[in-house]
Amino acid sequence: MKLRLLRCLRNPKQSTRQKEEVHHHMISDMSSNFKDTTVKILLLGTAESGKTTIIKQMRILHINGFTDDERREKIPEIYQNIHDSIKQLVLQMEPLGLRFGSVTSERSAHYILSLPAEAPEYFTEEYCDHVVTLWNDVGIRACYDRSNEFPLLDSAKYFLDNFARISEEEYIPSTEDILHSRKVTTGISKITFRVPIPKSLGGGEQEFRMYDVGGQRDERNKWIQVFEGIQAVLFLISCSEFDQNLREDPKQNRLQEALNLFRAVWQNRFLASAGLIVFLNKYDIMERKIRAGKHIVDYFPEFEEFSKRPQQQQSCFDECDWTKMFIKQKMIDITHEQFKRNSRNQCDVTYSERECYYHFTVATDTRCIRDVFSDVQQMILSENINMAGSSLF
Ligand SMILES: Nc1nc2c(ncn2[C@@H]2O[C@H](COP(=O)(O)OP(=O)(O)OP(=O)(O)O)[C@@H](O)[C@H]2O)c(=O)[nH]1
Ligand SMILES: [Mg+2]
Repeated sequence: MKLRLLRCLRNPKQSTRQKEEVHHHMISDMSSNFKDTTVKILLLGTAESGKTTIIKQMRILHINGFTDDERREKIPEIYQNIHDSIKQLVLQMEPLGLRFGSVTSERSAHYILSLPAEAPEYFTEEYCDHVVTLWNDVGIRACYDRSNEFPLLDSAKYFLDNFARISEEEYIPSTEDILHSRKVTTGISKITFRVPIPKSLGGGEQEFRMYDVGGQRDERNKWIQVFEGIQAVLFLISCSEFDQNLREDPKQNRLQEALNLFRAVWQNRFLASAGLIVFLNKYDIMERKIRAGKHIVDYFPEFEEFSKRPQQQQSCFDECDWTKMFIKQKMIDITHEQFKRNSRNQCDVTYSERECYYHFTVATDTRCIRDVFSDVQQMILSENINMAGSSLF
């Protein structure tokens, strides 16, 4: 049985009895030969779009989460996230023309800047006092409000708000802390897990293998190593990035980079038979930004025209909805573009019948990912059964 996902290949002439036969064939095939039916999913997207966070969620949802030892192993990463965040905020004060609210904060800033880039192994009382002073400083808060102008970890506020708990001696990272922690991915890693198949689809279990890659520009040449045998690409794009530029290239808008990358993935000939599912991620941060007075139109002027489209008005209630729809529409438009042959990795075809599926997600929210992934699973499993059907008749 060859698995090819998400292509609409249902046989309209198939009778109910035939469908049942196919269904049973598929189930016995699945249980008799697990290895052949492992569904391989590849996570793609620019840096910080949330790929590794999705892998962590799969672990929480399908492999019993993290043991106490594994949680303790995350402490250095979380300490580093805090250290990087506070250091970066202090460093950006001067270039942004901001002033500290007090002399005490200025002294704390000197202390933090005198430390090496690597986070301390233990947070001393002195270190903790300086971090708390700085995070409570009006100047630092003003700097944080302008953090779209320089690279800052998305979880900076989460960790600094939770600093008192994290700096305790007996600290063990919670699941939420692990989901918010950030370590750049280099190379390729994978996770394998089994999920129950719903009774309506025959019951039993299905094995999934998910591949995680690094999203920074210099990591992307490694992606091709895992294109072989991939049944579905899960492309993550961060909705909140519209007002930020790349770490790797400070002149390039992050959302624009993500859209360009999406085009390259959509048109890539090695992925032409894989299904494509898009997670429009970090919409929690996007909503926070818009409520704080940021507008996508300042970065994508075509938004103004888009928001006047009459057909959109029923489904869009406020600027957050419009912004979400605008980004989604940009992706839909890309899937309808004529292919311009400018790369040897591009498909030969100029028109593709492939469908692309979109979900708005918050990768740090386990409930959200559980619900979305359950939809994705169902779709993949039922498409597998349909494909088995079309190859039999
Ligand atoms: N608030 C919020 N934070 C998120 C969301 N998704 C991811 N993050 C955070 O964003 C940061 C980057 O996420 P990662 O999963 O490491 O991103 P990545 O795509 O693996 O990045 P690379 O490994 O560089 O390619 C982490 O600190 C996550 O906790 C989200 O939907 N909302
Ligand atoms: Mg990663």
